[in-house]
Amino acid sequence: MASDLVPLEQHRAAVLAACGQVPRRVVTVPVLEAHGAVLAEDVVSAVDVPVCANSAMDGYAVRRADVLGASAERPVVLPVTDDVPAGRTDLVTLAPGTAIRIMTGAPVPEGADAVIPVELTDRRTDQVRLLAEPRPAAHVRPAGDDVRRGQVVLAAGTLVDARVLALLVSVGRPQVAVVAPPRVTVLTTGDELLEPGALPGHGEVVDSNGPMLVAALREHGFPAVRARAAGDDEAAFERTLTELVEGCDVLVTTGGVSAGAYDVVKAVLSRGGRATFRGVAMQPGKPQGFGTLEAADGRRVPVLTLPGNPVSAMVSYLVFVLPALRQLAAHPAGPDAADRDQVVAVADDAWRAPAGRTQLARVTLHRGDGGWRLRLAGGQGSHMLGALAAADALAVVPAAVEEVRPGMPLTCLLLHPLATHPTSSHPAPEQESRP
Ligand SMILES: Nc1nc2c(c(=O)[nH]1)N[C@H]1C(S)=C(S)[C@@H](COP(=O)(O)OP(=O)(O)OC[C@H]3O[C@@H](n4cnc5c(N)ncnc54)[C@H](O)[C@@H]3O)O[C@H]1N2
Ligand code: MOO
Repeated sequence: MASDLVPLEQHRAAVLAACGQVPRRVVTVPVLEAHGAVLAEDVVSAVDVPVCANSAMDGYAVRRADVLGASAERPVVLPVTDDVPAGRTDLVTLAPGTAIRIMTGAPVPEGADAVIPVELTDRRTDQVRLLAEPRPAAHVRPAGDDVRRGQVVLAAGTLVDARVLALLVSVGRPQVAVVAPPRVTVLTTGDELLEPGALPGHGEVVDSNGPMLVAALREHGFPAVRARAAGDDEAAFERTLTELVEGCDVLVTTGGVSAGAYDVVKAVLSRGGRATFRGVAMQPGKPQGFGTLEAADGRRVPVLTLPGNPVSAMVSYLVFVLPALRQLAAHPAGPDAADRDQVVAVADDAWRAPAGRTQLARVTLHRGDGGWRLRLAGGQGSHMLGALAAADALAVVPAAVEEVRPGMPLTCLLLHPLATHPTSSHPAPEQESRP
């Protein structure tokens, strides 16, 4: 290994240690805004859920004793005295020897102890023929069946995903305390960059890193915005930094960190030792930097400086930025990628890997007899977004491996959830143009 390069794991540990010194913030937010954040309190239910016994079926609420022995041959006929749709909130009582029509989710009337589904009746609303005897408590969901009042339904440290959000809302929580997810600003640099949507001319490049990283951050549940440096002028860049740290908790930059004459990020942040720049033994993603900036109120804002090559930027995001953010957000999976973010796959292809550097190779995945198999997704140049978009995962080739051979198992960091696996299985859509 080239001796001046720092191993990937060592750099990641240094980034995590630096970010670990920034205190986490706890904020109380309206419940819907908790999505994607980690709970900072145990949540105790103030109510039973369901709050009262309700029906699991559309049908008729009855006293079971009134319907004993009912069958298709010997139906029991009862007068229908009321109609209870879901959403009716007044107290309804069932008199002996009567039935009340009821809908799924509606409160079971006082005095009723079973519901007969509509399919086992003649569906009439004046008097109803009941064609079967219900089991005791048939189709009645008791109060507190799901959640009991006073029960801890969610523990501090739980990630609020779609299911957890549903539970929070169902127990009537208006707001909840969460670890504030770090707000990230993505700052792209380079005089050559055009705004997304522009057609590049000679010497021009469209800013794809900004949209890519903001989208990736949002996919991972972090609020993110994009910013563009005014140019490669150092004084202007310093002013941009001063402005941006006021509105974010983490700053991520791309570009301007290698050996060029105009590498403004490295030049400006090296001053006063605000950031450390080093070569990391990985491919792509060699030039890296990290440090801390201070906001006007004394807040410390971690800054992670990624290389400008688009694939290098994405790889660096996955192996350094995402773990750091998960740590700052107290993500229960911890800073390292959760198991669901990676699979082990066996190589179908052979290729040479760079000596002494961990390679993160763009690969496609498919199911083989023994589990996941992988193939190279295309050209592996750091500028080649085509192979990145075509890939399902980054296969991690350890620094000591110089040649990947068919049959070799490799850990693969997933680039999208396999459940939605879009790259290889979807047919091309019909052409459609929009104005
Ligand atoms: N003499 C050396 N040259 C380079 C070295 C080196 O060690 N010695 N390292 C190379 C490696 S590896 C990488 S990676 C790049 C990193 O360069 P920078 O981080 O300084 O990035 P830039 O020079 O600004 O840009 C590199 C490349 O990426 C394109 N780019 C930049 N920003 C964006 C963006 N927002 N969207 C799309 N594309 C972007 C830019 O146009 C360049 O093509 O340095 C190598 N050079
Ligand atoms: O290591 Mo630089 O990140 O591609 O090509």
